[in-house]
Amino acid sequence: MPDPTPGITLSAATVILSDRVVLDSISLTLTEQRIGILGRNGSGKTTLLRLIAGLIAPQQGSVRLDGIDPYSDRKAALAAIGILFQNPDHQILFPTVEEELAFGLIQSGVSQAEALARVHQALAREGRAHWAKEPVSNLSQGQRHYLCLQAVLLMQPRTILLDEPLAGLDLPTQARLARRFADLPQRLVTITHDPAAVAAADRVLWLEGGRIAADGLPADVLPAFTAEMARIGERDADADLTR
Ligand SMILES: Nc1ncnc2c1ncn2[C@@H]1O[C@H](COP(=O)(O)OP(=O)(O)OP(=O)(O)O)[C@@H](O)[C@H]1O
Repeated sequence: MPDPTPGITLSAATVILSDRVVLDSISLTLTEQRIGILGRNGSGKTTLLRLIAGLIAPQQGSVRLDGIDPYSDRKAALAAIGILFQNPDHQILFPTVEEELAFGLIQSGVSQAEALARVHQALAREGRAHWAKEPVSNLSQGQRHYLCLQAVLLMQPRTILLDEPLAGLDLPTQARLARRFADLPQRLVTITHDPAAVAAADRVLWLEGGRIAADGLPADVLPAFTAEMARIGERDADADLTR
């Protein structure tokens, strides 16, 4: 029976990859609309995102997404959650824009004709009806990112996971996408190494070595994170000099 409380719950969730504890007994309840997961390279952010999305299962503990187990109940998980990966080329499967956008809908049981109709409506709403037959390979990186966002939105998930959503995009594209994200009614979970990307979040979790190092408002977590990253950077620089 699904838990009527919407949100993401991890109970002592541990992920071990190749004999290595990558996430160490994490317990969390996330109910805020804008959640940031912040950490440096290798801290476990992508693994946490994959765990929440049900792409991997914890070796110990449990994960619940709006009351369902996202790993074992894939159909419910696909309706509940969408992921925008950092690299759109890891997400795009089809040669044309309309095929790419229709795929998720068709997978979820919508007829091909209905899926294409919804795709064309969505493109028209975005002022991009002319994109329908366009080869995806003709789109820039920023446009492919935007295409992937449209593909996620067409599925109308309640939660969207964003993996470094603005990395590698030019400043106008970053500003446009940030505005789009801010306007979305969905719960957004953003993973990033960049404190600025989660400055407006309702809650920020700082992940370090597969554990939650801090959890709170951006005003409390971000200065501590930034200071610690500067301290680590200085230490590494000193180590280089003494080599
Ligand atoms: N399949 C795997 N087998 C073994 N170790 C892994 C595997 N996948 C990830 N790891 C390790 O788990 C740790 C966390 O990786 P993860 O990709 O979750 O970090 P991240 O915070 O997303 O890093 P980045 O910011 O660099 O993308 C890293 O030390 C990584 O080497």
